[in-house]
Amino acid sequence: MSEISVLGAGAFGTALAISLARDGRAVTLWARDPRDMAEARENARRLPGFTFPDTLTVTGDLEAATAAPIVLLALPLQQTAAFLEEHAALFRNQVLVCCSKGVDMATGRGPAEIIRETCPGATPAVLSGPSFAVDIAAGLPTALTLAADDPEPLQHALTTANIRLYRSTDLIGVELGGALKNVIAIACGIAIGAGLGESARAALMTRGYAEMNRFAQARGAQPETLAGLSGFGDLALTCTSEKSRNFAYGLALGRGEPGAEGVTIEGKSTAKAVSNAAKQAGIDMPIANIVVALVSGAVTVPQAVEILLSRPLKEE
Ligand SMILES: NC(=O)C1=CN([C@@H]2O[C@H](COP(=O)(O)OP(=O)(O)OC[C@H]3O[C@@H](n4cnc5c(N)ncnc54)[C@H](O)[C@@H]3O)[C@@H](O)[C@H]2O)C=CC1
Ligand SMILES: O=C(CO)COP(=O)(O)O
Repeated sequence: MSEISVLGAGAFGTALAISLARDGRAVTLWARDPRDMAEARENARRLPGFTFPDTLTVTGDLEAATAAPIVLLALPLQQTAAFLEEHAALFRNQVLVCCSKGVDMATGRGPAEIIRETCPGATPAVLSGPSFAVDIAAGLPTALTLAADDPEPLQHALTTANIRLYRSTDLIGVELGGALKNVIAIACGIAIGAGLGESARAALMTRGYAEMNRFAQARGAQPETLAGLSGFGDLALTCTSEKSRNFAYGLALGRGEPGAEGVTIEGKSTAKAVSNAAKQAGIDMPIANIVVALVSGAVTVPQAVEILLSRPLKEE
């Protein structure tokens, strides 16, 4: 039995499994259809070009994978609640580390609440911060935040040669930083794609950061957490790199092109979830609201600019 399993063999789950196994740990990577990966020792579909270390086992047997005491969840966030509900009997007492970034559109819940409600015997944890899957798989260095009620043992268990982990007990702050930055990254992509310029992007990042803080603090997050790797750190990465799928999607929208098909773009559903929740709670989220309107086609880019610039003038 592996000490660590990763559920979901997308780009990120595969990259984390590779990084953990490269250090010599026995790691199990669970996928719905593991056959090609097990034979090729590579995830040719989602993360081509990175050979699996010998200590990485690929399986389609969920019962065997969930026998590990530490289980990383790396499915798209919108699939996570249904997945845990369906297989709740298998999640009795493990530490469940959610590596997805988003807010559930149907219920407004983040990963920690989803885990607590669907798998009451399990211990929730959240891993988030600046980390493109290809960078992790290539062994390039980064630093991430790991949040749990008692994060220290887990911090040691999951630190790897190229992933330095900082610990936190602010689960809500860590998960919301990672979820909300995707919404701002879409807005920044649209601004660059539409030719609005780098000054507009910097303004969106800064006001977006203020908006992230307002929403997260209303849910009990600490402002220091938002200033850390999972908030500011990931915002900086995602809003400035075309490697980000959220940024690249915004870039296409801004250019008037369709976004890529079959790609996980968490910010689209998260924007809807947080925009709805913020309206109900009376929290001002102008950028999230405008991203929802732009994604649905309800407004054009020039209309969006007009709406944002004509808001009442206020203190910073
Ligand atoms: N790709 C990246 O660089 C990073 C991704 N993340 C986060 O990781 C999460 C997953 O993203 P990626 O791995 O990039 O996505 P991906 O699009 O590469 O892969 C998603 C995977 O989930 C699987 N999947 C979907 N629904 C499933 C279900 N019901 N049961 C089992 N498997 C299912 C798909 O078959 C696919 O293999 C997202 O929340 C993303 O924000 C976080 C940091 C970096
Ligand atoms: O979260 C990420 C980097 O930290 C990946 O961002 P994208 O999902 O936009 O590719």
